[in-house]
Amino acid sequence: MTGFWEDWLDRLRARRDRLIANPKFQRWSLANPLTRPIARRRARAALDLTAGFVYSQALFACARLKLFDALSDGPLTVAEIADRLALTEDAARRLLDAAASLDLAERRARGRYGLGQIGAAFLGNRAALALVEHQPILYNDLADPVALLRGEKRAALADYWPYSDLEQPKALQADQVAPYSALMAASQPMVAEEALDAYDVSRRKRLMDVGGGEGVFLCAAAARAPDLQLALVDLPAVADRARARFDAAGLTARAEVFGRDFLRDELPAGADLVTLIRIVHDQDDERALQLLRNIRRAVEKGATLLIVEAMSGVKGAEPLDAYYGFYTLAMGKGEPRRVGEIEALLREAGFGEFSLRPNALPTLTSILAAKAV
Ligand SMILES: CC(C)=CCC/C(C)=C/CC/C(C)=C/C=C/C(C)=C/C=C/C=C(C)/C=C/C=C(C)/C=C/C=C(C)/C=C/CC(C)(C)O
Ligand SMILES: C[S@@+](CC[C@H](N)C(=O)[O-])C[C@H]1O[C@@H](n2cnc3c(N)ncnc32)[C@H](O)[C@@H]1O
Repeated sequence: MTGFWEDWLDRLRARRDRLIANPKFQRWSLANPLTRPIARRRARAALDLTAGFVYSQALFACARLKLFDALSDGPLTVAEIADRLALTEDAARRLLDAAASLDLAERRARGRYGLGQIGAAFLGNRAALALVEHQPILYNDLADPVALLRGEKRAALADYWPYSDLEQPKALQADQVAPYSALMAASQPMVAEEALDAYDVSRRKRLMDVGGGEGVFLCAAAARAPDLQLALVDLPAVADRARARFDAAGLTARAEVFGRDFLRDELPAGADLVTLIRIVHDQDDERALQLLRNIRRAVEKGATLLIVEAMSGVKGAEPLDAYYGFYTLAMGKGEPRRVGEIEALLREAGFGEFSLRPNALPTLTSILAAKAV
């Protein structure tokens, strides 16, 4: 678009903004039957933004008190729910009314409460519930978002993800990697299904998952591709957890595990498919490039690299910059990136022929395939 049209559009938007900011226009648009539906939607969006933290805490209370499990066999009375959740009846009713207003629970006949549609979705999604349960660390840090933005406060989330600012991450001990590794393992199945539905791994010989955590993704890939050889790279203390999982899954013979620093150590050769799942957005550009170049050195021309993580600007994933932007700010490293920004890093590292694979839930993850060129 030319500068003239951009300036013209900016002037038009400035008039629109002045109009929307005008309290008289706000009242008028709510009173007018033609504009009322739009005005109500925008007012509702403003309320949701204002109350969002409270909604999240109500959801957290439901998850922590296992409300969805309690309602899984059918509706119960307030007294029954209060008894199961170890709450007074007044407190249980307050929680249930909040949950009902958010579609997490539903009022039923004879004063009982059952699951709401979103509550039912959570009941069937342990991965999402695990993420909900770890949110308090983030929300404590976000109590003063301005201090975080100004760099005046070190967030506790940085200690939860201790690899993010270490020069020697291989020194991390079992107890330091356990909480984040368990969370990633619990939340991985959702992401794995999206990635494996979008990309057929069974056409490949050897899949290397770099920063593969406890190996949940590789276990899911193995189930879809019985002949696929598996390799996992992660820090030594995490690699130990992956070995234990592969042993328990009967995959010891198919899966090689490497306790390495993916930024500073040489990566194992031989993979024709490499995955980076929820990895690149943990790193600043310099380290992301270091990692991608390291992978490029380890693979032959023509090998495929899949970047699997939430990406900004993808249709359907609009609020992502808010969640991952502040999440990675509190972590102390990394940022959500647009597809084009990831492609630019990939190109610099020796990859090309990009294709963004369509997937069902871009709010959760996108899948970008690239070829070593
Ligand atoms: C007839 C039909 C079709 C429907 C009628 C009834 C109906 C509405 C049914 C719905 C059924 C349905 C399809 C339900 C699906 C529910 C799903 C898929 C729910 C998914 C929820 C996912 C959530 C809440 C995900 C949350 C993810 C979060 C918070 C991610 C956090 C990620 C973090 C912290 C990552 C950290 C990694 C790091 C460190 C940044 O690298
Ligand atoms: C956000 S987690 C993602 C784990 C897994 N891919 C998933 O999606 O569940 C990031 C992973 O990268 C690993 N990691 C971080 N820095 C690393 C490094 N320098 N070398 C090897 N692994 C590293 C962490 O131990 C962790 O398992």
